[in-house]
Amino acid sequence: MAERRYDERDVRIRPGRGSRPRTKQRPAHEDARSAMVVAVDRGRYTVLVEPGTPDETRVLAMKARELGRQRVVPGDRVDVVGDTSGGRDTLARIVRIGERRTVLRRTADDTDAVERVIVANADRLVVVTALADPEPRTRMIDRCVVAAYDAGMDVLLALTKADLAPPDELVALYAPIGVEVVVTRRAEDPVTGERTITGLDELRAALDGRLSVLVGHSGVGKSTLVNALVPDAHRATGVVNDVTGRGRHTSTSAVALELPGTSTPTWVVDTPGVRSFGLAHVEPERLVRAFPDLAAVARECPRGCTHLAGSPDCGLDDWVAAAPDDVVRAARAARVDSFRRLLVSRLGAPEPEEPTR
Ligand SMILES: Nc1nc2c(ncn2[C@@H]2O[C@H](COP(=O)(O)OP(=O)(O)OP(=O)(O)O)[C@@H](O)[C@H]2O)c(=O)[nH]1
Ligand SMILES: [Zn+2]
Repeated sequence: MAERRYDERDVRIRPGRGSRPRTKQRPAHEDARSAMVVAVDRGRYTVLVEPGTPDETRVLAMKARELGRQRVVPGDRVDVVGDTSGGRDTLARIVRIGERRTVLRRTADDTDAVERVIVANADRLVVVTALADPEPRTRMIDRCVVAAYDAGMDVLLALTKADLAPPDELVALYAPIGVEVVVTRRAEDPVTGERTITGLDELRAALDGRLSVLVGHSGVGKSTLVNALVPDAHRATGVVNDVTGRGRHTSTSAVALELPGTSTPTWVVDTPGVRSFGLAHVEPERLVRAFPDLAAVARECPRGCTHLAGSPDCGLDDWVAAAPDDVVRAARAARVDSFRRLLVSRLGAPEPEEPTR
């Protein structure tokens, strides 16, 4: 490690913990202000200083050298120093990254051999799926559920285009694993002919006070939802794209957008270009933790049990068989089947990326 010059700022006396001078690991930066990262673009970070307060300021920042190769992603809580006025041509410095509550990883792909964190501290993964045009793909939904549960997030299934097909089948498929569902549809005013999306209030309520990440395949209506929720979303993402010169369909950088008109700070992260998540690192034992009832049962399984259908003496089968009546048995069987479907989805290859338009 390179030798550093020692100065007074390196020593901090901690009251109440003895008077042993302590060489700190990180710079003190006592004047640092806390901020949330909302966008990342070629080494420039858009952060909101003191988010959700009257002093909230949008500031452009760079990463301080001492952070080295540590990545900073949207949703990260950071400390910034330097010029945090947010004025034109100012550049602040990110000096600390807060501990992350959750981390969502993008899958490794042709251009990048490693799974990278794309969003930090998100609470929910919102899987936007059209009920028709394009047809829903349950395998893709399953993989999203696995990624979210592994990341420590919960899942909201946003079913769009209910004016084209009914949601019942999908609702029934995901209810046993505790996935919340909202349904939206397009309606046309018979008098004015004006087209509106209904179900937005339910969606807003499901997002309220959270940081949510929206994913969905091209054409499912994700932009329609984002634009309805955040009317100036285009402008916000446009800023990023002016800088990169990259089109929205090829950009893979996630952008956090604040929902207007909510009582508690509410954020959605749009993930253009992100179609699948890294699951290679997901252990079955981590996934089962998202299902406390199954986790309790699986503890009795033989060592190394895969919990998949047909695995010898798997406790999940005994649990279904031991149900007190047919109704409970059916519910348990549905839950075990769903869990096993998720386990299997983790093993397969990700869905092929769609060609970018
Ligand atoms: N019938 C119907 N069509 C909808 C609905 N929501 C969106 N659409 C249409 O579906 C098409 C795709 O919507 P977008 O919002 O652009 O979809 P997207 O998921 O953002 O797709 P990309 O922009 O390609 O990433 C558009 O023609 C929309 O008008 C809906 O609820 N019902
Ligand atoms: Zn088992």
